[in-house]
Amino acid sequence: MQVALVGLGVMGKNLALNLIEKGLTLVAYDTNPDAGAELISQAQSLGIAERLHIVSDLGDMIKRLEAPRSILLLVPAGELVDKVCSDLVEAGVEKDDIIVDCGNSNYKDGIARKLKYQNKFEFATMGISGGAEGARHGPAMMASGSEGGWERIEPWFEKVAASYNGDSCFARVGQSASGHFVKMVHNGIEYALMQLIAEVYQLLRFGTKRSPEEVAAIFRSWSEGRLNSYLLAISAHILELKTEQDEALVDLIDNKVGAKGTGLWTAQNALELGIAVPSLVAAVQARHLTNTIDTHAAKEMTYQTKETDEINVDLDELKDAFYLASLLCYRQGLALIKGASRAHQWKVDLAKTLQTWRAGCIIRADYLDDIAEGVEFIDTLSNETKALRKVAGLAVSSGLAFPVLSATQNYIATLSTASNGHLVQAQRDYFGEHGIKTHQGETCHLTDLVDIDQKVR
Ligand SMILES: NC(=O)C1=CN([C@@H]2O[C@H](COP(=O)(O)OP(=O)(O)OC[C@H]3O[C@@H](n4cnc5c(N)ncnc54)[C@H](OP(=O)(O)O)[C@@H]3O)[C@@H](O)[C@H]2O)C=CC1
Ligand SMILES: O=C(CO)[C@H](O)[C@H](O)COP(=O)(O)O
Repeated sequence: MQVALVGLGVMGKNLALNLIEKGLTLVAYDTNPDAGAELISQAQSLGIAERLHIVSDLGDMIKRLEAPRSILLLVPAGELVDKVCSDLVEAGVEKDDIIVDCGNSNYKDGIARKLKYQNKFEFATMGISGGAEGARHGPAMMASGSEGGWERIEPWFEKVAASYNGDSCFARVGQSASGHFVKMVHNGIEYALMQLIAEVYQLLRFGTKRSPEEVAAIFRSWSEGRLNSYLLAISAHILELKTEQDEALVDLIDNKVGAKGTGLWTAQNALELGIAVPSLVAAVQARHLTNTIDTHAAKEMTYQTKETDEINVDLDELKDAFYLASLLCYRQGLALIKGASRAHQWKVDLAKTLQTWRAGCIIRADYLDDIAEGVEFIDTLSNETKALRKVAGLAVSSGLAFPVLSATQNYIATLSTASNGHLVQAQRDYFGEHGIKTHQGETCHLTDLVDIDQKVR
């Protein structure tokens, strides 16, 4: 089986080696000739170069491939994807060929491109996660899109993807561009988990005055139990790293955090769909807050540094709180996927989605089985629920910032304790006559229920 790959950067070159190793013949192209030369030399040192053909233009790529062709794109998301698609059309791509956009593209672009290219070739979408290591040895692959072309390449991707207990972490999760939506939400969860781990580190380091090494040891011990996850493991490793001068590596790194957009899109889509994902939104804004100094509103957003208080935290309670908060970040993401799937009629399969996250991806974690158990399982976690309340309260009392931890406690509390929505309903009707709904389901106005002599002016 032959496939072609356009874009040999961090993801492309590693996926290329993975594809060839699994037995595919690869025709690869990058605008940068050095990228092709580097790939050839890596393939040679692995003894697999006979199945790799680097081409210097897309016309040559098309000629080398037997029709119907399968072409993967791993170029930066945005206009470049359209540029490569148009170049491929010019180079001779045909109607039965499939082009799979494997980058972190916006799913809305994917939907538009499916329409735009429908008479030229099959446009399909697939989100890939796992960074360089995942691409090289087995990523998570969240695919979607057209039926015809996929049938040719699907059996190969099942081998190329990571596997968990013998099951592949490749899946066509749903229709249209839902693979990119699922990958986007994967990244939204990724942002929240990264920030949550950073907050637990913050609490231990600055709230309880532990060294980065001591925090790493706590993370390592947690990783030996049900909390084992890729992001916790890399965080422990990062916190252990020291310079030649015996300084913690993290102390050399600036606090401003960048982002490429998938977290922001997750938040935007959740707000547009009316699906609450406060932990995911808080993580995006936590990154924004690290960059306030570079914003136009910098002066209005810059305050003097304040002292914070030392706190005593029970490590078992912190562990339980962190476990529950992590589960809730995934549950929010899954609720968003489910809501979007219903709104767009994508028929996204949540079980398949979770299967793609079992291994290879950045948010893989041993507790995915617990997440799959759903809200009913979370409701049984009474010790963890108490621990999350207590730890969130303690954390806030230190004076330090815990946006995701607090948002997550507020999320579960909002959904599982007495609501205050009745007063907000009343306020809306009081000033704007927007109507209220009573416990009996009746829609009316405040004045239908009580006499109001004179309203506040
Ligand atoms: N890095 C990661 O961990 C992950 C990235 N992704 C997504 O995968 C995609 C690729 O990411 P990544 O590999 O990191 O990006 P890189 O920037 O490392 O690689 C992109 C490659 O595409 C090449 N390129 C640019 N324009 C063209 C063109 N017109 N034709 C052919 N090749 C071109 C670039 O060449 P040049 O350098 O000369 O511009 C570069 O080699 C992105 O959408 C990204 O968001 C998804 C999951 C994880
Ligand atoms: O998709 C990824 C991992 O799953 C990429 O690493 C992505 O770039 C991470 O997002 P950001 O750059 O916004 O932090």
